[in-house]
Amino acid sequence: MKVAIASDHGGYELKEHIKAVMDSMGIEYQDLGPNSTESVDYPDYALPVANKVAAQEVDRGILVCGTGIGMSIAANKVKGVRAALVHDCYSARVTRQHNNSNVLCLGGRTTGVLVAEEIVRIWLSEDFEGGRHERRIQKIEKIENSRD
Ligand SMILES: O=C(CO)[C@H](O)[C@H](O)[C@H](O)COP(=O)(O)O
Repeated sequence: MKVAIASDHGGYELKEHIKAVMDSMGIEYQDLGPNSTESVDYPDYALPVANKVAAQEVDRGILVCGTGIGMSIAANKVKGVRAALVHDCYSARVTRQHNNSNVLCLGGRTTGVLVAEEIVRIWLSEDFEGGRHERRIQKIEKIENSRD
């Protein structure tokens, strides 16, 4: 599995922890920045990750800002992206099983490091269940396609 990861300044430190988790899991990733805690604008980092996921250049994306909210709003503007803002392990599991989410958004100022690390491990390991959930995702895609 290939992952693209990025943050803003509010998510930078958690991004570094998440990279260590992916190293320990043997997961290949591209860090699309930033490289410091200098203030930046989250849409500038959400878009490259979302585009790579939508273009299937990577399998998944992970985005971290202060709350994860700005990143999730921005990433979900890109067709084909299903970005999930997650704060707990149950949601991490279900958003893979039910939503087939392809981008995980986390808050560096709202979610503790240990919980975030567990969320990432679960989210990267769980599979989509298909079945009735496939029908619902097709309905989301229909909404996207109606706006071309
Ligand atoms: O988009 C956000 C809010 O939903 C993120 O938390 C940002 O990281 C935050 O807005 C950045 O705020 P700052 O005051 O510029 O550090």
